Amino acid sequence: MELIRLDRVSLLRRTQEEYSYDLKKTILSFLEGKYRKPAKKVVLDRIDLVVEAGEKVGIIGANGSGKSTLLKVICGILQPTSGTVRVRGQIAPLIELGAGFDPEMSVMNNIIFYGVLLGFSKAEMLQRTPAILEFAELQDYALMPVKALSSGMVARLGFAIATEVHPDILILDEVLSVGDESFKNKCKRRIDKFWEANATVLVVSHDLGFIQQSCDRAIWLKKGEIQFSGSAEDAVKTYLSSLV
Ligand SMILES: Nc1ncnc2c1ncn2[C@@H]1O[C@H](COP(=O)(O)OP(=O)(O)OP(=O)(O)O)[C@@H](O)[C@H]1O
Repeated sequence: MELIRLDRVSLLRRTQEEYSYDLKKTILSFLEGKYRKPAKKVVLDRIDLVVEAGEKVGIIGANGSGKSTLLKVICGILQPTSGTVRVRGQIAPLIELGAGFDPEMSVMNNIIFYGVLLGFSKAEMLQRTPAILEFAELQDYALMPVKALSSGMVARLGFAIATEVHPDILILDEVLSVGDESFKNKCKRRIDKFWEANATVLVVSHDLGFIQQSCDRAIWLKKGEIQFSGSAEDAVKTYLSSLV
């Protein structure tokens, strides 16, 4: 069964020129008849991708090639400029862990709120809260506001929620770098369980050995374009041979 389908997805983003927008200069250039609209950068370029249930798909490529952006488009965090994205099932993004938390709200309320955003009921989230707090090792912080947690603790909480709710699709963006050594090992064991449980996983990683060992197939992104799509082994080989 097809869970994810992207048809000719492109995404343009703002450039440095646009970020350094200056009202005075813009008005002057208008008056002088020299105004031109700042160029946009193509971050994703006509991406076609289909992911079937149970597949583990790796995404590899150089820094800035569009890997995280592609995951964000699939999760609905970013809207494509053109093309269509279709996703079937509950999706748990492990991207920018904890970015959606409300810092003023308690840890417990954030767990419920985040779960509801992922599509679970409040009652279900209340039932899962103790296990989430336990995995994140934050039982003593349940009633504290999220702003009182360290950034590592926030990331642990994000990881614990997204993996405790057993999503249909798990999206991983270099998450194994979360927290301290002992927590990293715990995350790794939990991620292994998703592999054993036949979940659908999309993973971005610079760890090519991990991609080769753990994924059924992989895509190599270069400047926002799919340069190669095929077995994880071939993708890694082709990518590496382009670097020499
Ligand atoms: N908020 C933003 N505004 C404008 N451009 C952005 C923004 N976020 C990312 N970009 C640009 O989009 C491009 C792709 O970035 P992305 O984070 O998807 O790359 P990546 O392949 O995940 O890189 P890395 O391996 O370094 O994590 C880069 O050129 C980056 O500068």
